[in-house]
Amino acid sequence: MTYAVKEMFLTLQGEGLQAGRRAVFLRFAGCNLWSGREADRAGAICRFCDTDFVGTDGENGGKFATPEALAAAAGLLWGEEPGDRFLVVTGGEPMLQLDPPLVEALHKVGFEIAVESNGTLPATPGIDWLCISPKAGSEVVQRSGDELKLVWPQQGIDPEALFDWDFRAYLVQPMDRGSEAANRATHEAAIALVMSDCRWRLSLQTHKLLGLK
Ligand SMILES: C[S@@+](CC[C@H](N)C(=O)[O-])C[C@H]1O[C@@H](n2cnc3c(N)ncnc32)[C@H](O)[C@@H]1O
Ligand SMILES: Nc1nc2[nH]cc(C(=O)O)c2c(=O)[nH]1
Ligand code: SF4
Ligand SMILES: [Mg+2]
Repeated sequence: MTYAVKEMFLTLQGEGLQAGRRAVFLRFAGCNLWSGREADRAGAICRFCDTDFVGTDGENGGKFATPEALAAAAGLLWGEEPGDRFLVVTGGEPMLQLDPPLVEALHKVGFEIAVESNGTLPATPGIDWLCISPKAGSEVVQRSGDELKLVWPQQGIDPEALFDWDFRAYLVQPMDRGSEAANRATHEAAIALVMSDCRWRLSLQTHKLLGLK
């Protein structure tokens, strides 16, 4: 299989329980819940996406013909730092492309593999840290994992019902609406959810606060 990669870069994991860790990000091109074109956003299933995942033209992006070639490129980005290698696979929707041979190749070059997925496709076996972020109007088939990350508020999702699923941690992340004024309301909504039910904990997009990618 040829892998279509939008971009790859070294940064800190900004979100969720792994926030703050040095991480290589592998962002795959393409998503099954939005074309990525602004003209299609209003009619998409997922309408609040903060990410450009169209094409392969980003930093260190491109088409990779083999899992080994992609894993080697990710390994080069980690560099010589001697600690445990940590990779976040995202997109777009990574489960459209992350297949068992790529999981194997990434493990072979020493990466612990974290994945950010919308849960509409079953997770590939072998992932070390699975984050599922459900989207209203989609069918989530992957109902277990390490963390569930609810972007909030989202009409059409009942937060209480998500506790029927099997996650080790439940995080609520304020929806970024693109301006400080609009984000005040989403911050308040997320805080209100945590204060009303202590099974939730707050996830902030710390990379945005720090001006990181
Ligand atoms: C760009 S998505 C890619 C991975 C996958 N398609 C998904 O949706 O989980 C990465 C993470 O960013 C979250 N996200 C996307 N747009 C957001 C926004 N406007 N505000 C807060 N989080 C957002 C997603 O819910 C997901 O947890
Ligand atoms: N620094 C940083 N942390 C992240 N955590 C999840 C992200 C994503 O887009 O999936 C993301 C991202 O885009 N940048
Ligand atoms: S599912 Fe993820 S990548 Fe796809 S449009 Fe929504 S937030 Fe963006
Ligand atoms: Mg992001």
